[in-house]
Amino acid sequence: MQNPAHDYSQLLHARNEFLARGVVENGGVSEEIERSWRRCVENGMEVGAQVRTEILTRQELLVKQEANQLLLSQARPEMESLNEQISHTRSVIVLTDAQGFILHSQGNSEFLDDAQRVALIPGSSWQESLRGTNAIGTALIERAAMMVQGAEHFLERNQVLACSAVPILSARNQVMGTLDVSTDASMSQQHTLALVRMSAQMIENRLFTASNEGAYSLHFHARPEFIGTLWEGIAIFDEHHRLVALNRSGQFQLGMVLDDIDNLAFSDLFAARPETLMQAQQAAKSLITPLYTAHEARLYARVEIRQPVAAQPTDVNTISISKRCPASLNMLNTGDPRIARAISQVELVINQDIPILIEGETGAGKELFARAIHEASDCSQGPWIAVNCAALPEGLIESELFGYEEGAFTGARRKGSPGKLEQADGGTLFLDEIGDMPLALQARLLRVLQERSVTPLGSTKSKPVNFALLSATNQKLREKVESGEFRRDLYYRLNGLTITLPALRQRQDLQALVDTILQTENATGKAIDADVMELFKAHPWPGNMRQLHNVLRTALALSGKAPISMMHLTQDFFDDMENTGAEDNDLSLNSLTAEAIKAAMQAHRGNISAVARQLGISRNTLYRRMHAMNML
Ligand SMILES: Nc1ncnc2c1ncn2[C@@H]1O[C@H](COP(=O)(O)OP(=O)(O)OP(=O)(O)O)[C@@H](O)[C@H]1O
Repeated sequence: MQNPAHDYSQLLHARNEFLARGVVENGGVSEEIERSWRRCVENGMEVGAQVRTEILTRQELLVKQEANQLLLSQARPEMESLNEQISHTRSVIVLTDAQGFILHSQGNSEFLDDAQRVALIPGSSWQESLRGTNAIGTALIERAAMMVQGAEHFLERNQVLACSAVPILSARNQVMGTLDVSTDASMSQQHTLALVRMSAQMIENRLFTASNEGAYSLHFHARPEFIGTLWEGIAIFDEHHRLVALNRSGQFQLGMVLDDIDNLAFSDLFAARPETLMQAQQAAKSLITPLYTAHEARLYARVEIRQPVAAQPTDVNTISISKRCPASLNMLNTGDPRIARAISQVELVINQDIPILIEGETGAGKELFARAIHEASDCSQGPWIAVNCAALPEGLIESELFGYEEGAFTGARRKGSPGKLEQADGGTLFLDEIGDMPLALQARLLRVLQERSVTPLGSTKSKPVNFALLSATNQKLREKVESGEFRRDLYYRLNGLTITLPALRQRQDLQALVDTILQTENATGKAIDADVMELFKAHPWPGNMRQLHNVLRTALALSGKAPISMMHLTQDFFDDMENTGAEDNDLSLNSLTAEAIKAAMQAHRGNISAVARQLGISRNTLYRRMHAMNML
């Protein structure tokens, strides 16, 4: 556990020493903070760096929230009650997933400036690699409770915050996310971490109770009055009395660290037979009965027969949204001629067993387009199985795609598991980022596509499968074929028809896209200043639709009830323009004074295009210049 530096001047001294000489004197900061600072430096982060405002779009957030539904549903009530306890303080309570993305936040954020407020809304990421040392990201890496105050944050811009975060573990000891309380660095932090710890443990206990694993659970404690409270131990067993899961308090009470719970049985832990315990409980008509551990320590326990609940999707590499239809092909036809052409091409080949390859820059809307093709096809009643080929963990790719048989390899679930190809039977298989699939696997995939049957790992029998095939890439697949990085035969199998989605800067339907996004953000009709729309038209949009969605979402959060204006656009939005503004020479820029711009603006009544023309520079440069001179 960390040992927070109580003396702020000592902390500042330690920080200065570290930044100047790369060393931290003994006790200057905790080991966790020092390790984290080192990681930041190794990653090339600079203390004064601005953080890019990476906020998930509403749809991406919904997908994440759906994948973490169990965590969210169990955490919300605890967040409510934590909020009641600390509502008098200026604090924000935050729940993140295992990657540090905020799933839900509540509390009072008025003490923060705009940028910090945005950083604490759902969809923001607090990964350490992005935001430097911080309670959430660092707790996730250290797998430990973290309090990070003021100058312990690596980035200067985060030093206004004091945050306490605790990782939340699943019934199988895996990190599911974090619970965090963030507040003003000047506020007293006494007890905050302890409160967050208690709430996190409550959430873990709820997760245990709600998880659908095992046949029965044993709730135990050395003192009977503690059963049913935060401090109870919970052990879950399967129908063969093998231990499936053990919560933190249970591990503590039994003096164990869980590495491999597969090998433990009820009799390894307790000096009793579970059947006898259940009978005793029934006969005594009392819920709580005495019990001895295998080491003869006396406990009290209650057995609960478990009611299985529906399994929750938790897979981060594959997304399968069964019910929601995010868009239809028609809805995507918002006035751009290239999109209209792509849609009419798709309509000609749909339902004819012709694989479609969708190309386009990152964030151009390939997945949304693919999903719309599925919805328009005869397979729409069947499953939609999306596989992100770039994010599949190496070593698990084969079992993910092809599935495995019972006992195929150590660590495999005993009953075996169908792969994604089999799950897609009768529906659509969407291979996203196909350009990143390793060569060795390409050969196996090709065989499946040719033979339309899969052979799970460890099995000799193949199973027939039938699905519509869509794939997407932001790489030039043909070039990869020429350079030998992608199999030519697989390329032709995937590419019955290639659709190329235009980049956002090439599209002619910007206004319609903005309107659609406002609609999905429940902000239909929200006013946007004309000069913001002008700026949007001139922007290079390297992140395409995803970035536009991001920018609008942030602006909506910042603008409240007011129309969206320049001041609601973030620094990195302007930075993008900076990076593409090399076309104007320095001479014209240097002579460009605020007065000259003001005069031209007056002469042209604020018409940016006309002003830029008069000054002989691009609109991008003009905006950049005005932003630098605080004229926006
Ligand atoms: N036509 C559209 N209208 C509104 N929003 C859109 C549209 N197309 C895409 N988006 C939004 O942009 C985001 C990115 O879209 P999508 O994931 O489909 O892009 P992609 O090309 O598959 O990205 P990547 O290559 O990074 O995987 C999504 O959140 C989506 O909601």
